[in-house]
Amino acid sequence: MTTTTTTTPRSFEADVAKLLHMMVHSVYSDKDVFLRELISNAADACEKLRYEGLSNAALLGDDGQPRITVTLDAEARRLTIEDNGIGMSEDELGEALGTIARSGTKAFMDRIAGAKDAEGSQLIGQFGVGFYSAFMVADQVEVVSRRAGAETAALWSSDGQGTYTIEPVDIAQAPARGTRVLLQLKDDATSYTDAFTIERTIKAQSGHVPVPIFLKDTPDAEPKQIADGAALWTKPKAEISPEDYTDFYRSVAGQFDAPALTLHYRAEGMHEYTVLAFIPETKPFDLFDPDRAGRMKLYVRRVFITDEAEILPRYLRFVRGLVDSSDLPLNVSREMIQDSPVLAAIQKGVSNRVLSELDKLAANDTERYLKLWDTFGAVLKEGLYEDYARRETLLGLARFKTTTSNGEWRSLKDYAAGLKDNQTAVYYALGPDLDRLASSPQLEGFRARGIEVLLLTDHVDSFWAAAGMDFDGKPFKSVTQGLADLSLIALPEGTEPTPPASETVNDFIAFVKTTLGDAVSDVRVSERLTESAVCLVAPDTGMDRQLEKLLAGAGRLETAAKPVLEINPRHPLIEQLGAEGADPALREDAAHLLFDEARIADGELPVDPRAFSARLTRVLGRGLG
Ligand SMILES: Nc1ncnc2c1ncn2[C@@H]1O[C@H](COP(=O)(O)OP(=O)(O)OP(=O)(O)O)[C@@H](O)[C@H]1O
Repeated sequence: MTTTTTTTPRSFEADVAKLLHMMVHSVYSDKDVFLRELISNAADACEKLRYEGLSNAALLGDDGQPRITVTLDAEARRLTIEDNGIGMSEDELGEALGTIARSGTKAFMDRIAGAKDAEGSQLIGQFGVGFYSAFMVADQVEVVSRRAGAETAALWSSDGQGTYTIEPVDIAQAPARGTRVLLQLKDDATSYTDAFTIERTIKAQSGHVPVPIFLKDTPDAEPKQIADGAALWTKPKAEISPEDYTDFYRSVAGQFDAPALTLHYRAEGMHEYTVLAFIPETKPFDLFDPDRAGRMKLYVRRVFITDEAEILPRYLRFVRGLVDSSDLPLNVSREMIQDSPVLAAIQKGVSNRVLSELDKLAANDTERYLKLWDTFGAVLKEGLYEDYARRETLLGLARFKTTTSNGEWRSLKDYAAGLKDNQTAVYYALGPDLDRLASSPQLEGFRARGIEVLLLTDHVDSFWAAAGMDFDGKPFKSVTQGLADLSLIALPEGTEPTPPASETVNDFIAFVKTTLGDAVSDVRVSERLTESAVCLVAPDTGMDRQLEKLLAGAGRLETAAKPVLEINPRHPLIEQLGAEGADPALREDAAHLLFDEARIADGELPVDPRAFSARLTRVLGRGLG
């Protein structure tokens, strides 16, 4: 160990300091994961070298065999993980270990800061804690690295308390190439110098990384190979156990759950490639991060090329795994790859296969499929407006809660089977949550006729539902948009049809329209209300009100369309207000109050809160007096 202390300490970036604090003080019990993280970094470094070595064989020198060596020193309470991968220069050390480059990390940290203890440790578990997890078990960490081809080496050192140092070291003290991470273990982490524990942990967590792993019981012991580095995806399926898949999934996805769906196949024909892909059981922490791209890795004949090839469309970004192509040239550059027709064929093939596997699961194991839909449905639905060509397939995969489903999921095929005579549209209601939606007045007329309405509560629903698509020739139509067209659909047998509005009520409606003036685009008799007195809907040509609110909230809409106020002419309150001799002053207050009531039912504020409370006070006063 080197012990120069003259170098000026540098401070960690604020977020690293926060992450470290969290790591050190976390109640996170599964500390073993640090080993997986460090081995995964070592394997990545070996894969990067393998790739750079393709165009610059000199980097490999006379040591072409990638390898990770874990050395135990119980006496000194030290654990060392060394690789002969790409290594880091002094500058790279500073950039990599002192900052956080990973996208979404900041959002993750905010979430974790607001989470309760138990929930927090679960989040850390999902996050994949990276290099800094070393500080869960070590009170001093040193990283000595020598970049492939370089004649210099550097040492990074920190106690994880807020600062670190970086200094040059004599190359004799560094690995000939690659990185050595040395952990001075904490008092309560000495079990990590126990050969049995380490071997078992590595086999369980990292047994399938594509680089062989060796273990040295003591610094002077002979290295013993404990993992062969054979790429799991190249083995025949019959030789792979579910545990092997789970272990591999965890190392490739950086998640701690189990895969909900595993896809392992070899495509043959025009293009040959192997796919090993997983759909996780739980949501990755950054699923909705706008920067989050897919993380499928691309290999060419077992050489890792890139994880930025965007093999799957964005709406399948939760799928983790890899594709290993036999056709792409090994010397293909990362920049060129995006334009390759072979990659285009792979993208198409793998995307179609993922969707067809989902379809199969939906048909054969509904329970598992619905769980998966519950977790990732909101992301899959992005495909409805992003991937026109696969829209039909995606509509087939989509599941919905509806007004008649009692909390169960329904497919559009189920919906179509329950269409009423003369029903010309697939009706939906958009809103922030199921409870609010289920009680919205706009649904009353649909309910009275037993017409099923899809209840859409995901952010993405506002966009695809308004994209003008149809299912089985029936357009999607919002229940808050335009006329409800309900009169052609029969009421259930035994229900008396409601008589048309009386003349006096029609007069009152005309009065409300004059009173409200420009605040609304129309006031009219409602077909959709059966219980409530009033509701607001969008004009016939207008945008759904929820979508409009969303866009206006995001500053993407200059002026919102004026709503239409619909009035239930059969409601006793309306009948009384319409009756001959009703107090004109009361009618005027009522016109405004009814409009405000409809706004409130939609989750909005009254037009003018002060005027609203003055009117309410007046009306209540009249009631008492
Ligand atoms: N053994 C190593 N050899 C070379 N570079 C390394 C090594 N270990 C870490 N690094 C560098 O440090 C960076 C930070 O590592 P860290 O584990 O914190 O995050 P990551 O590996 O980028 O992300 P993730 O944990 O999601 O894989 C890596 O991206 C890499 O550039």
